[in-house]
Amino acid sequence: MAYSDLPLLDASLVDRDRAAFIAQLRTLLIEHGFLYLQNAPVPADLVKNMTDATAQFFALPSDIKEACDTNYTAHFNGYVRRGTIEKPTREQFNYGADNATPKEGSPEYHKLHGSTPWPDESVFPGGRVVMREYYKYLKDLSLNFTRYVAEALGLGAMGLEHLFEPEIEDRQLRCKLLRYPQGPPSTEGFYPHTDANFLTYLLQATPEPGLELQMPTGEWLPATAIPGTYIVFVGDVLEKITKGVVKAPLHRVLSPTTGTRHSVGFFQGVSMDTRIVDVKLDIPQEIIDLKRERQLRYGEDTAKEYPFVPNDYLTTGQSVLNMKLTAHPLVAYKFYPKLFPQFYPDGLPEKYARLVDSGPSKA
Ligand SMILES: O=C(O)CCC(=O)C(=O)O
Ligand SMILES: [Fe+2]
Repeated sequence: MAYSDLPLLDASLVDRDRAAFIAQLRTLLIEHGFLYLQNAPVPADLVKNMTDATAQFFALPSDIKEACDTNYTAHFNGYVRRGTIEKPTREQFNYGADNATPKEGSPEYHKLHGSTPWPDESVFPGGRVVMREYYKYLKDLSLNFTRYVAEALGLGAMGLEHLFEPEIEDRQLRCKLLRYPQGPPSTEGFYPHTDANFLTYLLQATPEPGLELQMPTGEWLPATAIPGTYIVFVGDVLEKITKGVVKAPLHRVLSPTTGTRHSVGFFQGVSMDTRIVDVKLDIPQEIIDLKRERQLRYGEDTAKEYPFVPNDYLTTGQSVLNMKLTAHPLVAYKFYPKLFPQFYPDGLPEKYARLVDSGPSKA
């Protein structure tokens, strides 16, 4: 894809010509399922500070990062070392809303909404403040963008609001800092996948290449880091509830062959209590027709019906928790004892057993 063909959307157009902005968004979502968002209302100096804070976090000594290990809390926030989840080479740090507390007496999966083990201010001065500020701006961006997407789908600006927690502080929003170290050519930094959530807003914080998207032809094309932009990805949930009007693009990350690559993902999910089978959207026929035009143009299967699969009958909270428990045996063992035997009928895998008593145990 040449630079001139990039699916680029100018966020500032919405204030000048909302109809034109929505029309462009509709085309990009339906045609590509991703876009580069330019001029998003996030201050440039905040993005710079966030980029610096990301590098500073990963440069902390291992023992400090490991004190924030995701295995020490029930909420899947915190530090994830290299090679722990399905062997990607990347390191990560995940954080969610401040003061997130699971509701009393609610289903186990509500524990997904909980606190973050932050590095202490004395070792990471100012870092947390910057990361919180970035979260606040991305949260607002995601709230507005959801309304634009609803309009682009012909549902009216508020046409998707019922999918989300009514209280903004309860929404399923996660920020993920990522570090991909240098590797030999073709080293997989993160395997090919579609994002499982609703929408993702990705900041490529360093110029090092690595992110690639699969085109309808099957070809992998690099998604160059363009300063001042976010890549917005449609996720599986949005694809499913629109029955393929918009599609979640397959993407992967190759490790850089020189330098280190940093990125910051902001992941927006629907309410933990939403079930895909219950979502009914009244997308106008003229928009469904655009899907058919795309399918014909790209040789997609026009008969694809999106039948419900077993996960679609679960709440999204339950299906996210199932995925996380599979990836994090120690967290399952320590914090989800009722669910643990279901996932690990033979007990805790040996390599985790010796870690059971390590680290602070703050639930
Ligand atoms: O780091 C990137 O550029 C992409 C990361 C990604 O696709 C993901 O974490 O889902
Ligand atoms: Fe992704």
